[in-house]
Amino acid sequence: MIELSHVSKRFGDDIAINDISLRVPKGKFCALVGTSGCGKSTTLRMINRLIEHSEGDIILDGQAIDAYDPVKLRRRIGYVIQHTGLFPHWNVARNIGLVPRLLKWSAADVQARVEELMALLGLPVGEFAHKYPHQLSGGQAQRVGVARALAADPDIMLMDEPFGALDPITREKLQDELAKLQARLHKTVVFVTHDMDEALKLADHLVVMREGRIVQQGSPLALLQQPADAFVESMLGGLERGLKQAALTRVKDHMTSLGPTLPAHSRIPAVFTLRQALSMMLRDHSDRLTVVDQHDVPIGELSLRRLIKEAQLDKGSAHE
Ligand SMILES: Nc1ncnc2c1ncn2[C@@H]1O[C@H](COP(=O)(O)OP(=O)(O)OP(=O)(O)O)[C@@H](O)[C@H]1O
Repeated sequence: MIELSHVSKRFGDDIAINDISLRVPKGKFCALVGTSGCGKSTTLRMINRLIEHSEGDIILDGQAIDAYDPVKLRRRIGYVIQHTGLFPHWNVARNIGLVPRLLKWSAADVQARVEELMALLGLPVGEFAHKYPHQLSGGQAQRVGVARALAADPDIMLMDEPFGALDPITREKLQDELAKLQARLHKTVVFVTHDMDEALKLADHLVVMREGRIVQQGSPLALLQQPADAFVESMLGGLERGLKQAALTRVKDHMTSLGPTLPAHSRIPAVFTLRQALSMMLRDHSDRLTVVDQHDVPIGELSLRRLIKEAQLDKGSAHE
């Protein structure tokens, strides 16, 4: 668990972080979002002591970070940055094995771990182990960066705009892969991004920052349902907020029981989202869908009217 309690950071007379408090339970994914210069990266770097905080407490697994040796602390925390930070004159395998080697693992253990991680990140050993960073695409290099951060199996991962420099398609693919990886590995993650859609897709806990302060934090759905002010609402996409909310809400949570009328022609699995339901209704020109379970057996229905109400698509934006 990571806990920040009334933390501030001053650079000379300037206050970059102003009294923030934040808790990331073990195994949860926290995204920090906000406009440029609001203090996201500083917050991240205070957690691994690349930057020392000025006031307040930062606690990792019950112990204040000041009590840890900074070098040892950084070795137990994975850190991924936008431009990978790979050593250009080291090949992929050597880059990934960096921290285990620093921790004095045996050569055989390092090699086994490197191969395991390359498989996990979709980098075939035969093809990539001996390549150098300049021979990789942006997406491949970023995968190597993630593999390197995971190498010593840290509980905590800090990720600073890891996909910021990638094209939209590669970026989406890596987001999906990260979501799958997280579902398997359950790391405690703090993830910095400019991209609200990326944050909504990945985070359990969303933190919106502005000028060194936290303006609002909570689950993505809670923020979409009730943004604290016009700034948070504009960060969440204003008029598109309803659609984003629909993308986080499952059909099964809003279907009604099967009515006496004949089931609707179009069927949707209960685990699909309300946004997918809306797309299906538009595609099929229908205002009603039959909801089916994993065996394609009808278990309920969803009407357009209900979908609009549940996703609050009828509310528009209070601040626009
Ligand atoms: N080493 C430093 N010395 C002085 N000021 C700094 C230093 N590092 C950051 N700052 C200032 O602290 C504030 C927060 O910067 P930070 O990099 O944390 O913002 P950010 O939200 O990550 O921005 P971006 O999204 O543009 O990367 C900025 O005003 C920045 O100029």
